[in-house]
Amino acid sequence: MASNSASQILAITKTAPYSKPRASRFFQSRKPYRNLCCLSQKFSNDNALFCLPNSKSFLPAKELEERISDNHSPTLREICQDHVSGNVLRRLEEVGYLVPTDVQREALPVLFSGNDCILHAQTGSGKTLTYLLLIYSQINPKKSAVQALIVVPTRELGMQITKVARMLAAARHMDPELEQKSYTVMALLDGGMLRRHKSWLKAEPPAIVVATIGSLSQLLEKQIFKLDSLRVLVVDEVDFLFKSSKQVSSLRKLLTSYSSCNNRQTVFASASILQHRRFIHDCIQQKWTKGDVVHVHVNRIMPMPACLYHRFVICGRKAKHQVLLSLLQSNLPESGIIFVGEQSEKSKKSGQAPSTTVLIDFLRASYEGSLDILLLEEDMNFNSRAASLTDMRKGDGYLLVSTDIVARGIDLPETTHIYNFDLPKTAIDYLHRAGRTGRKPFSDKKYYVTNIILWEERFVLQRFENELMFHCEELTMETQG
Ligand SMILES: Nc1ncnc2c1ncn2[C@@H]1O[C@H](COP(=O)(O)OP(=O)(O)OP(=O)(O)O)[C@@H](O)[C@H]1O
Repeated sequence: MASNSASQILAITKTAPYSKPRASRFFQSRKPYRNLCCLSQKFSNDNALFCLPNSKSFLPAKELEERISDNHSPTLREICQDHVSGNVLRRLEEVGYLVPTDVQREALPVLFSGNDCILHAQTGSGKTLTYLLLIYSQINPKKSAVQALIVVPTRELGMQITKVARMLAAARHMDPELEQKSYTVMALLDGGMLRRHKSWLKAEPPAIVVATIGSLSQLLEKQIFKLDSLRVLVVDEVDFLFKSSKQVSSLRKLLTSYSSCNNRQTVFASASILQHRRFIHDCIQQKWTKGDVVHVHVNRIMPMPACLYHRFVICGRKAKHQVLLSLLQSNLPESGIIFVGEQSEKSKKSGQAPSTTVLIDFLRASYEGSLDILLLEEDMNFNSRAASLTDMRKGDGYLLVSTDIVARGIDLPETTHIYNFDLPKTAIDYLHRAGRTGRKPFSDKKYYVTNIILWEERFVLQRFENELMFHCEELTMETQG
């Protein structure tokens, strides 16, 4: 069996079948099945049941073995072929998307059957492609109207999603009639030129719009942008947008006043949906989605990717810069992101330099490695922010110093190391920062998240470990590696 399909096999034991040694032999002998996992530690009684993904039936181990050897995990083409045009499928394959990730395999059939959906899966698991494939299954390139809208929290994430959507839209058509009419994708993002967007929307509305809520609301209020033909509405990083006091009221209006859940398919995506039962209840009650919305929750027992290794170093406040430098020298990241806390209002008022600036100056003076040192933070203008991201995507290797502005959704697959120079405020923020690495779905590589903490912050990190169910190993300066 191909290793790709093997890696997606999941086994769940409710209670275990064998004696403990026999059970561990069973798992060990199936090392190639990387995701074969056991949810029970009680290997002493005789009731083990296993199941394969997308299967509701639990099987005894022996039968599972037979099914494993017969199991053929469908390719992306097989999942999509009755729904997505051949041109888009060819484009998918050209760029190397052949095997579906877990969330794609589980969610696409649900989405193609017309259900509203909450996509709840780990960072880096391929949620973007999942909802884009739904969009490409629904829109008609011959129709001149906005048919799909993707709402995002930041300009940077919007630019990234626009690029992936355009990459799929660049499919060469076999049908000469359609060759003339390609899918058009508009980025309607904060900091963009709204006047130009207005003319574009009037002259020839694009099929897909990727928007931040601020810019979108301005055009909706002026009735320049109408959602009469909307078929798919996606809200990415939905928990973040609902939590943002600046954006939540516009989001609610979009979901219920400017369009109705009965006339569109609604998809909410995030790696973190706290109290998801409550959220689903609200979705239905508030009519953000239809009543039969499906919660596709992948890897529910493991909120963060298994390829991430978490570590911490305890040091004094004044030693943090030096500790970071020696970590960089010994870890030799291919590329890394260093997260720094946002500057407080008090520190701004007292005229202190932001921690990001202090750290950048320190690294530029002291770091002797080959990586480019870059900065990305809220206070920079949009052009400089875009330039930093472009520099990172050049592929030369970077050390990015940033605040949480890049913590959500940004996909920089070359990042091998994350450093929390300052701890994030919440476990959810930790999950998203950590998730900026480990973004190659079928890679066997290890990725590292290292926290540089003060002694008194150890209990905060411990709380994150408990909430997110991971283990953080202590590094002493001698054991760094
Ligand atoms: N089927 C696939 N095969 C190979 N690579 C894939 C596949 N699907 C997605 N990817 C790659 O996986 C990476 C992560 O995908 P994506 O950005 O959609 O993650 P995400 O689930 O939205 O993560 P986050 O929650 O952090 O936003 C991207 O680099 C993407 O190109």
